[in-house]
Amino acid sequence: MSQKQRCLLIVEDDVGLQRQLRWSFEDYDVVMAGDRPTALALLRRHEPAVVLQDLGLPPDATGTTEGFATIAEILQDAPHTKIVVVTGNGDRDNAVKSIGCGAYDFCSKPLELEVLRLIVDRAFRVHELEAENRKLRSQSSTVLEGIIGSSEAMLDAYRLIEKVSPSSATVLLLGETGTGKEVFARAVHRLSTRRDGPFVAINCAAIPETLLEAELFGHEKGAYTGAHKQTRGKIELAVNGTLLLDEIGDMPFALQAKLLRFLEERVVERIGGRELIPVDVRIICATHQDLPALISAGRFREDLFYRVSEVTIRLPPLRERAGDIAPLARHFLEQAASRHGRAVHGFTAKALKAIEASPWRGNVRELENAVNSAVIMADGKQIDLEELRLGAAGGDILDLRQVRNDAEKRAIQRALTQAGGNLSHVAGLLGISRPTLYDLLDKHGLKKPADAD
Ligand SMILES: Nc1ncnc2c1ncn2[C@@H]1O[C@H](COP(=O)(O)OP(=O)(O)OP(=O)(O)O)[C@@H](O)[C@H]1O
Repeated sequence: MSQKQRCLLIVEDDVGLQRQLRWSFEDYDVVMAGDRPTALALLRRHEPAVVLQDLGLPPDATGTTEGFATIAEILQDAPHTKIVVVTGNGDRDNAVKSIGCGAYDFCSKPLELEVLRLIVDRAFRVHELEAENRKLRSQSSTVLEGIIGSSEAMLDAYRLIEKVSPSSATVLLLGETGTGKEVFARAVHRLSTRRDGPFVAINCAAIPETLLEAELFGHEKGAYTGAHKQTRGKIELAVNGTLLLDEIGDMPFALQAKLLRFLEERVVERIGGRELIPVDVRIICATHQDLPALISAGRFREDLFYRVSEVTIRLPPLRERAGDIAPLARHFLEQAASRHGRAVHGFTAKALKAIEASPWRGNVRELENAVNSAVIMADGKQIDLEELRLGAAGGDILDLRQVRNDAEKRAIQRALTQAGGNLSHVAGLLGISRPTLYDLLDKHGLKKPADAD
């Protein structure tokens, strides 16, 4: 963590509490303010990653107006700051309102310093991950623009595509429907030396078997009934660029042999043609299917599998990168609001909670569609739970055990993301012991973080 990232601004007017907090966070670089003007001056000078702020500040020390005004000004000046709000005893309404205003988390008085410590540590970790994500994006200029996600899984995927893109290796993108395989395929193209060439995509599942060969390899005039003129196939159209073979698992078995030949010899022969045309094309394949299972079932050629999977990138389903759900939802909200010219600025706390808890079986695409329609339907400035129609979008699951199981797994994944892999913190966040956490990680087949403390 850099020096700037270790800075914690505490905004608290009670001198006794100031002393206690300074002592509790002595391993951070603490700067202390007792009111809004001082807080803003220190914010500009030190650019703290995290602000721990009391809601009752002078001149309204018994109310909350000054506290909310401070949150608003901090976020206006430094929108990436994580604000942890300290609220009065049992004051849930103001806690929820703070989150709605953009605060990161809250803690109620009387302060349990251990809990507060966990929340603040986690805020620093999230801030650090987001900063790393922003850095990766700016390094790759506009290439990763529009790709949202700072979960470990996404950062791994960014690192991998940055490494493989400049080579000409064939990339296999695996992931459920809507996880962003095409988005990543385009990013690989933009990061490669072929970026000025064409990016061509073909969905092998969407084209009837009889037409797929001609679509891919092209045909000569008169090659078959209806072939009125010579037509180049998608492979030729992608020359000097990149060809995405989407849903490669659905490619007809007979055609797989021809594709393999092309991959080995890098020449195409149009249907009805006699000429072998050399082509320079980078191939990316994508599928939601389990290719080894298709191989066992005799539906996919093993030799083709090895040929297309020189580098494999797995995009995890959205339910396994819970920390990405809220940023994605906000991103789609901003996009949809500007596209439809609607003054919708955010989600109510209830709506956001439901979004994070939803299973999103259609992954990012389903989330995008749900937010898009909610923006159109929204009556107020914030999207409320009813406008999201999550039941309809997510498909109700009535099997209680599955619901519990899914919720348990999602909570653990969220805690893993938030605690940055520190297992003591993960256990603390979940309110369980470390041995129980180990059992649960095994039960759900979750990887233990490499940097386990
Ligand atoms: N990380 C992301 N950030 C922003 N938008 C994303 C991200 N991932 C996916 N999307 C959006 O979600 C939608 C689905 O993505 P995409 O088409 O790439 O998924 P896919 O895995 O190729 O789906 P399918 O298997 O159904 O073809 C697109 O509108 C895409 O822009």
